[in-house]
Amino acid sequence: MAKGLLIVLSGPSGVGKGTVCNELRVRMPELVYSVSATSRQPRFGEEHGVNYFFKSKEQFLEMIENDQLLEYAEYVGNYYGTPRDFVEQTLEEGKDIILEIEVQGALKVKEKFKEGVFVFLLPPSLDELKGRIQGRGTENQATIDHRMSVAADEIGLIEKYDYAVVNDEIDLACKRIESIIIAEHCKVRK
Ligand SMILES: Nc1ncnc2c1ncn2[C@@H]1O[C@H](COP(=O)(O)OP(=O)(O)OP(=O)(O)O)[C@@H](O)[C@H]1O
Ligand SMILES: Nc1nc2c(ncn2[C@@H]2O[C@H](COP(=O)(O)O)[C@@H](O)[C@H]2O)c(=O)[nH]1
Repeated sequence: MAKGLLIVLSGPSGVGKGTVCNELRVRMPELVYSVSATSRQPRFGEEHGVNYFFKSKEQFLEMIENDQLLEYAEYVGNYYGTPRDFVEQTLEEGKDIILEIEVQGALKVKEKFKEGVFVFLLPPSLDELKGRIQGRGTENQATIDHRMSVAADEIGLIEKYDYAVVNDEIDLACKRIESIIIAEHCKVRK
């Protein structure tokens, strides 16, 4: 059986990765979503095992030690990582899986999965990006400033990706990503 596609959706904080993924869940119910582990505190309404596997810093370091993560990164003061077994098992079953992760982690995945599909989600502008993080109302000003301070460097790494999708409008951004996935399935693999 052919393996599934590994799709990595990445981009700066607040660009709309989570929003786009939630919409893709509705449009592409066959697509599997990887749930990450993190050492950050849950936000109001977030559930363990649904949004993230919430871990203490010690538990996270243990996962690294035990080689349970496909990739991990320290981002703005917290650890984030992708549980390895779930991704590998899903691909073996011939199902497509999407990872919603930041840039350092995405580049680590690229080293291991050259055949992966790497999509960078762009904001229409940096002002709009800041407005979106602020509008979400989940971060304090210091964290927003920190996240914005790394955003320009993250965008600077766009050339390492296969596709750039502007999230100007959710419906359009989702259509672009759906089209990429369909096209990747039609690709002649050498
Ligand atoms: N196309 C869009 N137009 C306007 N607002 C948007 C759009 N996409 C997302 N948003 C809004 O921007 C905010 C940030 O979106 P979201 O949480 O999905 O970003 P994210 O990239 O997943 O962020 P993080 O990396 O911090 O988890 C949310 O309030 C969301 O409703
Ligand atoms: N390298 C990884 N980055 C991840 C993972 N899961 C999420 N993320 C990214 O972290 C930032 C911050 O997320 P937030 O939920 O605190 O706003 C964001 O860019 C996520 O996409 C992961 O497993 N590995």
